[in-house]
Amino acid sequence: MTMPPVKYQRGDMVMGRWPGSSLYYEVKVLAFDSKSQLYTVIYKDGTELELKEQDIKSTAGFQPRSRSRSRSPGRRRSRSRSPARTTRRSSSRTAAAVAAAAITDSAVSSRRDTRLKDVEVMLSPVQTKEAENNSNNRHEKKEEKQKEENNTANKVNETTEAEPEKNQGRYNLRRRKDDGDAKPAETRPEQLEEKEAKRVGALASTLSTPLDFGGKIGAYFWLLFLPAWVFFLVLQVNREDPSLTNFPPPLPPLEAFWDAQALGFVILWILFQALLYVTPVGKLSEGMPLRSGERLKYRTNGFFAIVVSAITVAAAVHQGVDLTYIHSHFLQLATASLLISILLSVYLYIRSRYAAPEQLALGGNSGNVVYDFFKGHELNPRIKNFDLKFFCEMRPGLIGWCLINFAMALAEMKQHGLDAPSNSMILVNLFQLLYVVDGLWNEEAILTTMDLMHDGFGFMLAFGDLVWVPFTYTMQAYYLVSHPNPLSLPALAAIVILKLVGFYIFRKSNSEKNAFRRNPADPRLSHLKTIPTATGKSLLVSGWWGVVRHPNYLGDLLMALAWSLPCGFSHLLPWYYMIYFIILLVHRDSRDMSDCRRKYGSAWDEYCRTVRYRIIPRVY
Ligand SMILES: NC(=O)c1ccc[n+]([C@@H]2O[C@H](COP(=O)([O-])OP(=O)(O)OC[C@H]3O[C@@H](n4cnc5c(N)ncnc54)[C@H](OP(=O)(O)O)[C@@H]3O)[C@@H](O)[C@H]2O)c1
Ligand SMILES: CC(C)=CCC[C@@H](C)[C@H]1CC[C@H]2C3=C(CC[C@]12C)[C@@]1(C)CC[C@H](O)C(C)(C)[C@@H]1CC3
Repeated sequence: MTMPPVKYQRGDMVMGRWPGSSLYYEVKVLAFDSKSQLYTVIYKDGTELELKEQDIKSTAGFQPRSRSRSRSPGRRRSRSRSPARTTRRSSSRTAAAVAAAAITDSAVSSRRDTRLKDVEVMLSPVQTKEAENNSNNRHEKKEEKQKEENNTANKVNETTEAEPEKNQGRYNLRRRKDDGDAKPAETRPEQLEEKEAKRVGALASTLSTPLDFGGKIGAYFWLLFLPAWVFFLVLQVNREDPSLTNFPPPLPPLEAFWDAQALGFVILWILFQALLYVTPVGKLSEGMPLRSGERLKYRTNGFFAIVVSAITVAAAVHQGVDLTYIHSHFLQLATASLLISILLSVYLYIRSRYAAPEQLALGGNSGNVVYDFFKGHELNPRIKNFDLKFFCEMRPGLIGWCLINFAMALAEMKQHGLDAPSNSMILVNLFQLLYVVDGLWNEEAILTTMDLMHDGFGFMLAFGDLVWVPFTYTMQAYYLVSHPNPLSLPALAAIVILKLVGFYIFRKSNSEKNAFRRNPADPRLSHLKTIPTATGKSLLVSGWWGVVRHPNYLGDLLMALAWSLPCGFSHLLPWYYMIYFIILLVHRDSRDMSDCRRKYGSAWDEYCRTVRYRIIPRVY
C-alpha cells in the first residue's frame, strides 16, 4: 500500500488553525507522524500543537494584512493607527502587558477556568476570506476582537462562542492531557476519544527532544564516571586523611570489591521493601494524568514501610545482629547494589523497546543505545501494579540511607568505645532521618515532581536510587565514624536552626505546589496569584513560588548545608554532598526552565520576568 505524500514538510511556514476557533496563525511545521497523520507545529510564542492536515493551510490562501506584514511587533505597536482602530488600541497590548494582565487572583482565575470555553494564543491571527465573510455577518463584535494584534502573549478568552465545542476534539494541545489543574477548561475526556489520545501519545514519544547530560558522548562519560566516583568516595572516606592531596586513593585488589553475602543482603533488603510496598496498607494515590489521559494508581504507604523497617531493624539489633557489618562491608555492599542497578537498567532498556509508544517518556529516544540506556525511555515501567520507578525512588535506597546512617552511629560507638553517638553523628542522623521520613510521609507529593512526571526510568535513576543515594548521601555519617568533630552548644543550636528554616521552606513550597497542581481551586490557595497558560494549567506567581522560581531547592540547599556543618571544615569530603547538590539543582533548574519554556511559551517568559531569581533571592 502506498502512503499519500506528505503535504507539508518540516520547516515549512504555514497557517495553522487554533483549536476551537476559525483563527489561523502562522506556524512552523516541526514534524509529521505518518502513523497518526498529525503534524506537530510550533506557534510564535513557543507553544507546540498537533494538527490534522485539514487544519493547516498554506499561507497563500490568506488575506495579506498590511499591518502585520514584515514589521516587527515593536514597530507595529508604535505605528500610528487609523481612526477606526483607535477603539481597539487599548486591548492591543504588548506581550508583557497581556500576560501581566492575565496574572489574576487564583480564586478569580479558577472561577474563570470553570467558565472557559477556549484558551487562545494570540499570534497575529489571520482568517481565510471565507471565514472572514462569515464572521463579518455573524459575529461582528467577535471579529473586531479577533483582528487585534498581539504577537506573543497567551490570553485567556472568556467569551468564545459555541463553535469551539465541536472542534475541540480534533486538536491536540500537547501536554493538555497530562495537566492536573486543567480539568474545568481542558480535560474533557468525552471529547477526546481514547484512540486519538493514544495517537497523540505515540506522536509525542517519537519526537526527538533535546539531549541532556552532554548528549551521547556525555552518556558514555556519566556511565563510567558515576560508579567510579562512588568507589572513589567509599575508598577515600575510609582513609585517615581523606584529603584531595591524597588523591588517588590506593586501589584495593579486585576481590576486595566482591562479597556474595553482601549481594545476598542487598537482595534481601530490596525484597523486604518490595513486600512492604505491595502490602495493602495505606492510600492508593492517583498520579498526574498521562498523555493518554490515564491516571496511574500508586500505593503510597512509605511511612508504613519505614516504621516497619525501623521496628524490624531494632528487633534484629536486639537479637544480636551486628549492624556494623554495613560499615565494614560498605565497598562490597556498594558493588552488589551497582550490579543490581545495572541488571535492572538492562531489563528496563529491553522492555522499553517493546513498550507501546504512549508509555514512553519524551526523552531517551535518541536512537543511540548508550544514551537511551542511560537516560531511560519508558515513563512508568510496571510489573502488573508494581511501579518500578516509584518503588526504587522511594523505598530501598531512601530507607536504606537511614539504615546505613544508623549503622554508622553504631560503628562510631564501637570504634571509640562510646555509650552514645557523638553530637555531630546524632545531628546528621536526625536531620537526614527527618528528610526521609518527611519524603515518605508526603509520598504523594513525589507524583508531581519532574522524575515521576517526565523522566524515563533508565540507568541514571536506577543507579541514582539504588547506589548513589544510599552510598554517597551517607558520606557525612561515614566520615564522622573515623573523624570525630565535637560541637559547641552555640554551634549545635545554630545548625539546628538552619536545618529547621531550610526544612520549613522546603516543605511549605513543595506542599503549596503539590496542592495547587492537584486542585487549583483549593480554597486554601485562593489568596495566591497565578498566570494562566495556553495549556490550561496555571503557574503560581505569588506565595513561595513568587519568591524565587524554585523555592523548594532553596530550602533543600539550606538543609544540605546543615548536614555538612556538623562534620567541620578539616576535609572537603563531607562537603561533597553540598557541592554535588548545588551542581545537581542548578542543572535541574535549567533543565526544568527549558522544559517549561517549551510547555508554556510566553506565559513562562512572563513568569520569569515577574519572578526574576531562580533559587536564591537577589543572588541567583
Ligand atoms: N535530595 C536530593 O537528592 C534531591 C534531588 C533532586 C530534587 N530534590 C527535591 O525534590 C523536590 C522535587 O524537585 P523537582 O526537581 O522534581 O522539581 P519541582 O520543583 O518539584 O518540579 C518542577 C515542576 O513544577 C512545576 N512548576 C514550576 N514552576 C511552577 C509554578 N510557578 N507554579 C506551579 N507549578 C510550577 C512545573 O511542572 P508542571 O507545570 O508540569 O506541573 C515544573 O516542571 C524538590 O524539593 C527538590 O529540592 C531532592
Ligand atoms: C545519578 C545521579 C547523579 C543522579 C540521580 C538523581 C537522583 C539520585 C535524585 C533525582 C531526584 C531525587 C529525589 C530524591 C532523592 C534523590 C533523587 C532520586 C528524593 C526522593 C529525596 C527525598 C525527598 O523528600 C524527595 C523530595 C521525595 C526527593 C525527590 C527527588
